[in-house]
Amino acid sequence: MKVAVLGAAGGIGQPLSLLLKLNPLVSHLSLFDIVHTPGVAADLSHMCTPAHVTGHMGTDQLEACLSGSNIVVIPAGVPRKPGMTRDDLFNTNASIVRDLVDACAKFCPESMICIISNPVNSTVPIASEVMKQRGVYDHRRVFGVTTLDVVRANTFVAEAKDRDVAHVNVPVIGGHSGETIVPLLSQATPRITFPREERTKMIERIQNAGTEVVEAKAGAGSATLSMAYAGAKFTGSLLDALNGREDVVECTFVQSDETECTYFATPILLGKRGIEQNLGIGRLADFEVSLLEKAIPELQKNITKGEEWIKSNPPANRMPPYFISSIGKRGIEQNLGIGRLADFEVSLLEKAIPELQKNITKGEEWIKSNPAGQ
Ligand SMILES: NC(=O)C1=CN([C@@H]2O[C@H](COP(=O)(O)OP(=O)(O)OC[C@H]3O[C@@H](n4cnc5c(N)ncnc54)[C@H](O)[C@@H]3O)[C@@H](O)[C@H]2O)C=CC1
Ligand SMILES: O=C([O-])CC(=O)C(=O)O
Repeated sequence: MKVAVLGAAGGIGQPLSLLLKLNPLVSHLSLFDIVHTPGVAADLSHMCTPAHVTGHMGTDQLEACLSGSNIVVIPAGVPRKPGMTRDDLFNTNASIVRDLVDACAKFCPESMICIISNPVNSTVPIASEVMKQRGVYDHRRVFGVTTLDVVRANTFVAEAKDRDVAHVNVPVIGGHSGETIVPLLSQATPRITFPREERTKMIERIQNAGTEVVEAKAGAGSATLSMAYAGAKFTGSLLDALNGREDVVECTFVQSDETECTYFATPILLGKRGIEQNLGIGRLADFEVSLLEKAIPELQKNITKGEEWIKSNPPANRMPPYFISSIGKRGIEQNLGIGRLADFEVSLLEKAIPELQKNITKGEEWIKSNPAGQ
């Protein structure tokens, strides 16, 4: 399978690409960034694992990077510095995600799209809206990667209870920032209980773990290595599911009907078409109901922010149909052209043109032999 990484030369992109190069299900690892990709690709290509590696740099190489991709993973964009929230990244990362997903809509509209770029609570709705605007949206194929929250919850709980982390699983639902991250300790397997105060501390640590890393890195970025691990874990699960495994479950932030929030992370059964089944929230303990009540309004605010932004900032060259020509005092002021078309729109156009020209010619021929005033 072909896996593309967009933002492949970055702090997450490089170790993520390294881990994907180790996955035997990857036959082609296609790396894109606006800088340094040829070097990263040359370096990784010397590893004696099956994946063929190609490097692509600059937007004119997006087509080569993306065409035929089964999965696209997007860790492109700026990371936090101490004192920033994930939402502070919105202004820079929203347009990066919009443009990269727009390229996916054009060059690999059927691929699975996995968004790592923050703020995930807003960038995932932006990705979906771009796919909708291009007419190629399928909610089963757009994922926000929240695996790191589960990875952290498993690690912290296993450490606290002296368990083998390989056998600990803590679902984490909701979104991916602060209080929108809702760890479900009551659903941990094996069953684990905490005294109330310890439980509160554990939940807060999981919710603030990203900030813990941002502060420890003291200005040099946010989690990259653990995120690469989490990103490779999620992509690996998706690869397994695409390859026919029928028992693959990951918590991931997707379009959802589980709560009032239009996107929400829950355990998802993955399959050949992407989301096979949303396994839902399950039974919550009372303290988790309160966490959820706090999470929902903030999460929906983040989602709506992304959806509103993309309405007024659509991908380049997309004119709403009523702008096909701008009408000025002299009538047509300027023909604004067709703009960039999705592949299915090119086919529509190919069908339309001969029929339309036939109708035009019919009028022109008729008036030649039936001129006015005779
Ligand atoms: N979902 C999650 O759990 C996590 C998300 N993140 C987010 O991942 C993103 C990336 O983080 P890092 O890798 O640490 O940042 P970084 O700055 O080290 O790397 C980002 C890469 O994106 C590239 N890039 C920028 N604009 C691009 C474009 N238009 N097309 C392609 N590539 C482009 C840059 O050249 C750079 O190589 C950040 O937004 C960060 O907040 C980070 C950790 C966890
Ligand atoms: O905290 C950040 O900015 C990066 C991130 O999403 C995480 O580590 O969970």
